[in-house]
Amino acid sequence: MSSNDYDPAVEGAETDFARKMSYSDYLQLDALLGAQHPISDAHDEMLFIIQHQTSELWMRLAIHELRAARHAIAREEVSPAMKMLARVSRIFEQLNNAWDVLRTMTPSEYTHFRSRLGQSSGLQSYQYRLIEYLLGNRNGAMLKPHAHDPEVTALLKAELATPSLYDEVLRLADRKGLTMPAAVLSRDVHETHHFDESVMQAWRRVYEAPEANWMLYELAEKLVDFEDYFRRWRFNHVTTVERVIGFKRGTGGTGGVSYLKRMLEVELFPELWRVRTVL
Ligand code: HEM
Ligand SMILES: N[C@@H](CC(=O)c1ccccc1NC=O)C(=O)O
Repeated sequence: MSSNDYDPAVEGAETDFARKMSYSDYLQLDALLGAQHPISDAHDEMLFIIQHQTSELWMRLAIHELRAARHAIAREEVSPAMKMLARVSRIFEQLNNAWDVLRTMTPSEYTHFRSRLGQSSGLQSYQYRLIEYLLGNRNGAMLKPHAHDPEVTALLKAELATPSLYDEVLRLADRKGLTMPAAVLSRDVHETHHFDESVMQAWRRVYEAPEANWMLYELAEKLVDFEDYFRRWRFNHVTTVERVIGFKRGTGGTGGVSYLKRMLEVELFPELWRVRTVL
């Protein structure tokens, strides 16, 4: 240390953490930073691992927020729910920007370690599947890759048995006088909800006169805002995949780009998009 170097200890910064909780202790950095183990000697594998691990961390927070938002909506605590949904949109914006880092990996760099990935694939991300299920995109076939893991299977099955975020929004809207169709309110929540004309007509009343129902209008727009970011995530994914592996089959066994393009057609909140056409 040169004599000009400033020492924060002079103004009282603590330096002895032998018996006190430190930054690393609190954040469990030993576990976090001890979890990057490339299985090839390719330079870019570290980028690939960290990109996925950070995505999983952000997904963890998104799940925390989406569950709390759903709970709040069921309890008619709409303002805190909107704050949480706004945060989930920001999380997805963050995930969208992260593709720019991964895109610096060239196809030849990826080929150096792709074969080492075996049949592992994002298709098996249980947190991603949980987010899709929470939002209402409920394909029971996606449980299959988790059959070997009873805990994850139970987690995903429990989610399939719970009304989705959109189900709770429709129930709230009905209680607030929008009159949603009974068949939709009592639907089998294990399935995906598809476009329903009466639901759209109910939303139409809100969208034609937002000032008469700001609360529902703002809540609906928070959902649209979020789905907008989610669509961009799907689009960035498929574009990055095409850029890196072209039209090769995925390690998970799907057609690759063809499968991911199909997923671009998913509509989480169909009536909130279609209502625009009738305004
Ligand atoms: C070079 C980078 C990447 C490539 C080449 C790639 C490729 C693919 C392919 C081909 C699939 C289709 C399933 C299969 O057959 O394997 C897929 C699915 C998936 N990937 Fe990636 N991926 C990349 C990066 C990422 C990243 C950074 C994430 C973030 C967590 C991610 C998450 C997912 C998820 C969640 C799915 C399932 C999507 C769904 O079922 O709708 N991928 N990926
Ligand atoms: N499905 C990718 C492999 C892949 O991307 C991947 C493999 C292991 C862990 C995470 C992955 N990321 C997203 O699918 C491929 O076909 O190259």
